[in-house]
Amino acid sequence: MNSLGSIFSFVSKDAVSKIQIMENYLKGESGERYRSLQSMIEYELSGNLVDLTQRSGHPDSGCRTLLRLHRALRWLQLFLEKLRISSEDSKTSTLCSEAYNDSLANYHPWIIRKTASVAFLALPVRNKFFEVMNVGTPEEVVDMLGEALPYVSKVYDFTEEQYSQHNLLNLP
Ligand SMILES: CCCCCCCC/C=C\CCCCCCCC(=O)N[C@@H](COP(=O)(O)O)[C@H](O)/C=C/CCCCCCCCCCCCC
Repeated sequence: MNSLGSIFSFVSKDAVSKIQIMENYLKGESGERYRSLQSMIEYELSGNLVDLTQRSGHPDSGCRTLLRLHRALRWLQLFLEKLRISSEDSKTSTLCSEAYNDSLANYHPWIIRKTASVAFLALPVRNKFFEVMNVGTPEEVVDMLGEALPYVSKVYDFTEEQYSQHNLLNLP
């Protein structure tokens, strides 16, 4: 993300800070409880460590923080699939924007959506973008995406199911 230019730093900063929150839980005294999604959910719910209706006592619970990353993973899944099936003259900015509008945008306020839509315009064209990914030729990138996406889907679907079962998909 950082190699795409400073305009994307507002995105990477948020993602990094959320990953940091999760890493701190893992390194903390209850770290064992954060080793799996199921044990984290069980631990936080049974200990009343999750703000369920509004952010108050536990504004950065693991459940809430991971939910934001889970929603971002849906964007990534849609975007990478669009890239995988795109043609050489496809516009990366359009693919990214469509993926965003079908996922994360539903959870973001107007000002973030606007900023994101401007940032997308700065994305390089498809083959330049593939170069930034540093995987190899465009054909090799497409092959890699084909291999990676089933794993992304597996993680996304599993998390979605766990959150849905515990009614956690709308944490504030
Ligand atoms: C394989 C190569 C392809 C490149 C992929 C790069 C991998 C990047 C992975 C993830 C990046 C997206 C992470 C975005 C996290 C957003 C989490 C979120 O929704 N945060 C908002 C809510 O948080 P709270 O306030 O409730 O704590 C936060 O308000 C938003 C912050 C700003 C980010 C919003 C823009 C999101 C646009 C996502 C598209 C990124 C475009 C990158 C282009 C490659």
